[in-house]
Amino acid sequence: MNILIGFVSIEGQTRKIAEKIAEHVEKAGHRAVFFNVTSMAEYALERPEAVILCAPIHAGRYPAPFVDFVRRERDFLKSVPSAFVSVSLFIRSEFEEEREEARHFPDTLMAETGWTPGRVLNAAGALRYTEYDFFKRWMAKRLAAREGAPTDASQNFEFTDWAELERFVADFLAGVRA
Ligand SMILES: Cc1cc2nc3c(=O)[nH]c(=O)nc-3n(C[C@H](O)[C@H](O)[C@H](O)COP(=O)(O)O)c2cc1C
Repeated sequence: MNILIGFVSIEGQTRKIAEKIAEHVEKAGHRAVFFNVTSMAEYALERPEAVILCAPIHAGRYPAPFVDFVRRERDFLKSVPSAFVSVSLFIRSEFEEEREEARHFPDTLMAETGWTPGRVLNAAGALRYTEYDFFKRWMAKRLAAREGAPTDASQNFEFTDWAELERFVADFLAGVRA
């Protein structure tokens, strides 16, 4: 089966997540069509039979080119089994109301685009302090302090649960085959 793995990534963690998904998809014997939705290229020569999209939350929203892509491709996305991985920091917050907010980020995307993925995973992203410029580092530290994440900007921190991601992909593939 051809499976489209579409992603957008500002700082690289969602790309890493999409790459892992592609690895799992290929290991399960399918063909992963890896696609950065901001590349403006056509995403496949052959029509994908299932789709997994991944996008990060930055300043409370998904990147605009990703939302535009989903809106533009809505009819196709509705026509195949689909899954969505929402990447954020709030989902690993110490505070329940922030985790709850993160669980609702995908609802906003669905309301804005009309696409309802068959499965949704809310995955924790990363803080790559050493790669940010001054302003981003300042924003990220504020965000981290607010939700109990580490604020030592001399290091990077990865919160993604790779085992959970692998299970999510396996469940999705099992559902597609069923
Ligand atoms: C400038 C900045 C703003 C962010 N804003 C939010 C936010 O509003 N809510 C949230 O849950 N995570 C927020 N994050 C955390 C990102 O979702 C997390 O770092 C994720 O791994 C980024 O994915 P990417 O590396 O693919 O861009 C922010 C991160 C940065 C650097």
